[in-house]
Amino acid sequence: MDHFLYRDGVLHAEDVSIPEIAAQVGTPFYVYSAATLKRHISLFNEALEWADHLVCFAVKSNSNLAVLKLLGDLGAGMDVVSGGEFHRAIAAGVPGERIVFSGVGKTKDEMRLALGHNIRQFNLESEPEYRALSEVASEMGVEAPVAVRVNPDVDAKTHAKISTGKSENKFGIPIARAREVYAEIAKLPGLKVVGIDVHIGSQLTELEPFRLAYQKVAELTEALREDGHDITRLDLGGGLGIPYERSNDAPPLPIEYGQMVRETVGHLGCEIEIEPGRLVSGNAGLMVSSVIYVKEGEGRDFLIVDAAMNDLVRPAMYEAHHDIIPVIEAEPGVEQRGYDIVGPICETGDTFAKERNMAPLKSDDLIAFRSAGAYGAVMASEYNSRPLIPEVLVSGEQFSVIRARPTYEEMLGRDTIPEWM
Ligand SMILES: Cc1ncc(COP(=O)(O)O)c(C=O)c1O
Ligand SMILES: N[C@@H](CCCC[NH3+])C(=O)O
Repeated sequence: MDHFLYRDGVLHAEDVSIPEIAAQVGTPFYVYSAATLKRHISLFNEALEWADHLVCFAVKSNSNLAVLKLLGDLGAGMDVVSGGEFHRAIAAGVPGERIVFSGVGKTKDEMRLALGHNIRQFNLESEPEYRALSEVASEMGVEAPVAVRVNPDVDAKTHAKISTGKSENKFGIPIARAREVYAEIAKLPGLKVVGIDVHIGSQLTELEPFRLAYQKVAELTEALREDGHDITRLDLGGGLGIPYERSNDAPPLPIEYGQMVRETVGHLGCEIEIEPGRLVSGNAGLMVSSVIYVKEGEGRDFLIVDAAMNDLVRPAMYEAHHDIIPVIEAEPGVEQRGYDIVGPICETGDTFAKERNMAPLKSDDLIAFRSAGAYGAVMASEYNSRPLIPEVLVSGEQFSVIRARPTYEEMLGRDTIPEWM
């Protein structure tokens, strides 16, 4: 459930009408609902109520400072994958003790940064990486809390570009080698084993792949404990999918996921960490755009809108579906037309949807892309020198711009023409 509903025929974000925001900030823009974000964090907290747990929001899905602060103030931890995300989590007021650092290529500078803030845990992904961390922590005279990300060789049954738990993927250490690796880590100075980490992919729409992976992690926990390691924490990653198409069957709910976690690893008495991104932020956001032109094509009409693939790249990159709805609700019974919905960028891939049925639209009409709160703004670029679009946060009747649209002067001001030219 989200908080974007029609009221008197006009789409609202909580109690604020979308046209009101559009009038103030101009289109296109992203808008997030504070109530939806809060609700999603509490769904996960309820699902894991039976365990000592920490929900670490995957900052990569939405890294706006105001969003991070809102979630951090609710007690959420953060899962970061770069120095930049780490700085954002700290700037949003989240203490290092609630931050986990994931990713296959952490640099020594990033390790120093995180160790300087008493990071909760590094999720390590390779031999050279844990040797580097051992060196950095020893130089700093501290102990780095670590988990090894194991690759369970499980098919997540999701899009190939976002599946991470098969042996051919670049992620983690093969689970069959984990005992050997933990034995080596235990001998290295500056590292303290706290747990095991696993993350098999994103936008999973079934529980079975998770179940298979977590069963393997449970077996490994017992084996590592026999080997004398103190495994007190399991980081089970993120990846639970969201219903991008309202008409399709919904993916499992957090409560069902929590029950499956209990069944697979509950008996081990470990603290449970999870790293959801999409399920927390995805349906908490819309991207709003206006129609520039309706162009009649051969056998189809094009809806040329002012948002483009640089603002929301998921359809171009993964053939992803986003529901697209009119901001002014269509009159009941009105005959729909099939539109190709495209942006102004000079690439055929700048297409959001093909033959999408909508009530007839005209220039200046507003449309909204649903499920755009995750992997939307964070993946945007300035391709075609288009300014990054603003982000707005709504809470009840209030709304604020939480990232402003840069002016053309600001964009130009970042480049330098050398004096010798
Ligand atoms: C290590 C890690 N944790 C968490 C996530 C968040 O995934 P999702 O947004 O699908 O919940 C990802 C992305 O797939 C990831 O790579
Ligand atoms: N960017 C991807 C998700 C990647 C998840 C990365 N861990 C998407 O939009 O679906």
